[in-house]
Amino acid sequence: MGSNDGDEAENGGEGGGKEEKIYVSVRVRPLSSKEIEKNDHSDWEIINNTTLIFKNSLPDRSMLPSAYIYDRVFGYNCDTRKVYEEGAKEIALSVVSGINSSIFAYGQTSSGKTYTMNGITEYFVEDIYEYIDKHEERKFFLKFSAMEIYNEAVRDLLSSDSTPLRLLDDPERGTFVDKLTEEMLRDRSHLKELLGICEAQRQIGETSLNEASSRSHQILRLTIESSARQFRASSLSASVNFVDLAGSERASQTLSAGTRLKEGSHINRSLLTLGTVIRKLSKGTNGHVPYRDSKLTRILQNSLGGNARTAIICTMSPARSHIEQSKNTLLFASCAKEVATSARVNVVMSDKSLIKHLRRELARLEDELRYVGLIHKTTHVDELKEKDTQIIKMEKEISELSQQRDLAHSRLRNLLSSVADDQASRVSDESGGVPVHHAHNPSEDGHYSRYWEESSQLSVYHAVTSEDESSVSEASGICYRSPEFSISKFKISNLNNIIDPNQQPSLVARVPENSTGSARNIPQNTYKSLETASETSEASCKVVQCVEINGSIQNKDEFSHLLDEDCDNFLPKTLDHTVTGFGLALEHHVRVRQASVDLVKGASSFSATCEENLVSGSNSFGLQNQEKGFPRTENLPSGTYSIEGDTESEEPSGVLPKLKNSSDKPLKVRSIETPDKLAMVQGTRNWEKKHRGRHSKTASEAAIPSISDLVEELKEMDQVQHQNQLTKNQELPHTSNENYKDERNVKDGRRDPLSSFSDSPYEWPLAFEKLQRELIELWDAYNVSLIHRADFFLRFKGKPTDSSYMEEERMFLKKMLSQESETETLSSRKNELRREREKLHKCMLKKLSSTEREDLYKKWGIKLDSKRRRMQLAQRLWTDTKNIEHVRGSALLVARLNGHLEPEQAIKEMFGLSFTLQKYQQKSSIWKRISSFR
Ligand SMILES: Nc1ncnc2c1ncn2[C@@H]1O[C@H](COP(=O)(O)OP(=O)(O)OP(=O)(O)O)[C@@H](O)[C@H]1O
Repeated sequence: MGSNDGDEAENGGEGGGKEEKIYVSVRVRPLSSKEIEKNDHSDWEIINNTTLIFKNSLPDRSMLPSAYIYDRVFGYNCDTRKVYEEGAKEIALSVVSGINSSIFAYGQTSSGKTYTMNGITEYFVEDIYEYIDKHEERKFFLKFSAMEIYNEAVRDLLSSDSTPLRLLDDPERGTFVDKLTEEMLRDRSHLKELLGICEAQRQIGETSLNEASSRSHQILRLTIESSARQFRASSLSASVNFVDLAGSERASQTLSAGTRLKEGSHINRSLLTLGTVIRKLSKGTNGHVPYRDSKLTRILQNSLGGNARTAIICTMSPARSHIEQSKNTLLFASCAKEVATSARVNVVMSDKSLIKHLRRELARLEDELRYVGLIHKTTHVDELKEKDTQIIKMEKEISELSQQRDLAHSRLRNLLSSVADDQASRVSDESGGVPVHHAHNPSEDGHYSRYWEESSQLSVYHAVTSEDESSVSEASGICYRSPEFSISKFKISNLNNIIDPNQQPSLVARVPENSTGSARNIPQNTYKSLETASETSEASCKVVQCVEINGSIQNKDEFSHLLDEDCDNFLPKTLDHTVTGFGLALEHHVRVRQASVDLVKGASSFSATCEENLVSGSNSFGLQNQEKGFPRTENLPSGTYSIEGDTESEEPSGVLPKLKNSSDKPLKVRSIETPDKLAMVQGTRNWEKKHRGRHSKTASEAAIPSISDLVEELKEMDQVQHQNQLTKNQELPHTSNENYKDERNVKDGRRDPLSSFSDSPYEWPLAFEKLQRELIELWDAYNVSLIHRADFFLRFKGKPTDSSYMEEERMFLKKMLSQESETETLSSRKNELRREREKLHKCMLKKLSSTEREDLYKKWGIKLDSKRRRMQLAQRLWTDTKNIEHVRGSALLVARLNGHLEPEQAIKEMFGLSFTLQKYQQKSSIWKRISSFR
C-alpha cells in the first residue's frame, strides 16, 4: 500500500466508483509471555512481506496448506506503525478525498486486534491532522462517533446512556444508527479525548486468554468534510471506520462461562455472519448476501461491499496452541482478499452552491426549451405556409370551377332558351295538336340549329338549311340517342335551283355536334358507314319534310328510305321494341282527324283552322318524292298512311287518303308535318271538297268503322305504353312543372291531351278532376242531355287514356258555347232538357221499385208524403254541379233509368255523337236513344 494524498482516489473514484479488492494483510504477533511459559511453539514463518508459511511439523497437520499469501504479512517484530503505514494508512486517508474507508482488525481473541487498531487510530489521527495542516486551502470539518455492538446491541460509546440504539435504513445513507452521538472535532486533542472515552466505555472483560478482552465490536467513525476555502461550491465528505472486532474464541480455551460465555456466543455468531458475508462477496456472485443477519454486517455493509475502500488486518498468534483459530483467521483473510468494493468520491453541494448550480441548470433547461420551442415554431410556421399554399390552390380551383359552373349555367340558359323557342315554334305550327318541332336558331356558320327534346330517342329529319338566300341546302338525317350514346346521320343536298329564294325555310334541324363523337359504344363498322354516308350528296334530292317521332318509332323500315342502305347498321335494334308510343300518337291524331271530319260537315271552321297552317295551292303539301319524303306505313295497324299529292279525285273510302307527288313546281316550305297529320288534313280537305255544305255523313261514316277499329287497337297499345311510362316514372324522381307543361301544351285554349297527361301519371289525377269539373260546368252551361252527361261521367273515370276524350269534349263544348250564344238556341236546349227530365220521371215508375224510389226520396231529401215525388227527383238531377257526389248520384240514377248503354259502344257513340251535339237533330245513334226517352 503506497502513500495516499487523496488525489488519486478522488480522480479514480469520481462518478460510478472504482472497484477495488479489500486490502488484506496479516500480522503475526510474537508469542506472549504466557505462551512462552507454556512452552508453546510457533509453527509459522514469514518468508517475505506477503507470504506466510506454516511449518508442517505436526504429522496430523500434513493436509493443511503450508503457504499463505496476502497483500501484506507483518511478522513478529513488525511494529504497528509499519502495519499502519503499509496496511491501513493509504486507505484510511482516502477519507480526506471524499472516499469512504474502513480499517478492520480481525482475529482470534488476544491475537493483538486492539493492540494493532489502537496504534493505527493513533497514527491516523496524527496523519489526518497533519494532512489538514498541510492543506490550508481547504477547510475541513471532522466529526467523530463511536459505537459498540455488545451482545448484538448497539451502544453509543460517546454517551453515558447505555440504551441500545436502533438501526435505521435510509435510501441515501443506507443503514445508520439512530441518535448516535456525533461529535464535531475541534482538533486532534479533542479526537484523542474522545478516543479515550470510547476506550473507557467499551466493554472489556477478563478471560483466560486475555486479561482485557474486548467483548464487543467497536466502530470508531471519523467523518471528514472538506472544501476549498476560496471556492465553496462543493465539498467532499467521507467517513473512515476503524473497526476493532471482538475476537473469536473457543469457550474451552477461554474457559468462559456465564456472561463471558454469552458474550462469546454473540461474538462468534456475528463473526460467523461476517465470515459468511465475506465468503459470499468473495465469490462475486449476485446472490443474496446476509448483511442483515447481524448488526455488525448491517452497519458495515457499505464497507464490506459498497462505497468504500477497505483494509483488513488479520491478527494471529503464532502459538501452536491456537493453530485452529489461526488457520480460521487465515481462511477468513483469504476470502476477504477476494472481495471487491466500489468506492467513489462523495461530493456534497453547499446550499449556496446548490442554488447556483440549480440556477445554471435552470438556465440550461430554459435554453433547451427555447430551442425546442424555436424548432416547433419553425415547424409550425412551415406547416402554416404549406396550408396557406393549399388554401390558395384550392381557392384557385374553386374560382375555376365557379367559372366553369357559370359558363355551364349560361350555356344551359341558352339551351333552355333555344328549347323554349323551339317549343313555342312547335306549338305555333301545330294545327291539329300534332307536335312538330321547329327551331330558328342560326348558328355562327350560318346554319340553323335546333335541339331535340330530352325524351326523344329517335328523330328523323328532312329539313332545309340556308346560309343565305342564294345558298339553300336540304338536309335529311336520322338521329338516335340513348343513355349510352347518341348518333346521327345527316345528308345534305344543295337545293339552290329548286327552292324559292324568297321563302325562308321555317324548319331546320341540326344534330348536336358531339353526337357522333360520343358514339363510342357503336360498332366500328357502323361508325365508318355513317361517315361514308355523310359524305354522300344527292343533288337530285328535292323533298323537304321532317318526320319526328318523340319517344319511339314503330319500325325502322318505315324511315329507312330517308337514309341510304347503311341505315340498317346504325338504327338500334331496340327500335323494334318501341311501338306503342307511335301508336298512341297516331291514335290521337286519327281521333282528331275523325272529329274534324265530323265537324267539317257543314262548313266546319275546325277544318279551316287546320288549313291555315297548310301549304296552299294544288301541290299544297309540296311532296315531290314519296320515296324520300314520307315514310312507308305498311306495318301500321290499319290502312296506308302515305299521302299522294293529287287527291282531288280520290274518295276516302275505307282507307286513309294517299299522298303522292303532285307536280314539279318550285318547293315552298312553310311547315313540316307528320304523316298522320298530313293524312288527317288531306282527308279533311278531300272530304270538304266533296261534301262541303251538303252535311252528308257519307265520308265520315265510311271512315268511322276502320278508324274505330284502329282506335281500339291503338288503345291497347296505349295501355302498354302507359304501363311502360308508369314504370319509367316510378324510377325517376317526380318533378312537377305543371305551369310549364300548361304553357307548353296550351295554345289558343287548346291543349294537347297526350303530351299533357299521358306521360305524367302523377299529374293526371289532379288534371282529371279539374277537367271533369270543367266538363260538368260546361254540360250545365250548354244544357247538354243528362243521359250524355251520365254516360260520359261514368265512362271516363280517370284513366290517363281518358284525357283525350275529355279534352276533345271540353274543346267542343267551349267552341259550341262561343258560337251558339243566341238566347233562342239556349232556350231551346233548356226545353229539351226539361223534356228529358220528364222522360226520366216517367221511367222511374218502370225502372225502379217502390222501395228503391222511397230510398231515393229519402236520399235526395224529398218528403215521402209530398206530391209529384218522382218529378221532384227528376228536377233535382244535375242541379248541384259543384257537388261531385251529387253529380255522381245523378249520373248513376240517369244511367239506371237509361239502362242500355253498352260499354263497347260507348266510345264509338260518344265520339260519334259528342262532336255533333249541336247537330243532334241529325239522329246519330246515341241521340236516337235519347229521343227514345222523350
Ligand atoms: N504485536 C504485538 N507486540 C507486542 N505485544 C502485543 C502485540 N500484539 C498484542 N500484544 C499484546 O497482546 C495482548 C493482547 O492483545 P489485545 O488485547 O490487543 O488482543 P485482542 O485481540 O484485542 O484480544 P481481544 O479480542 O480479547 O480483545 C496485549 O497485552 C497486547 O499488549
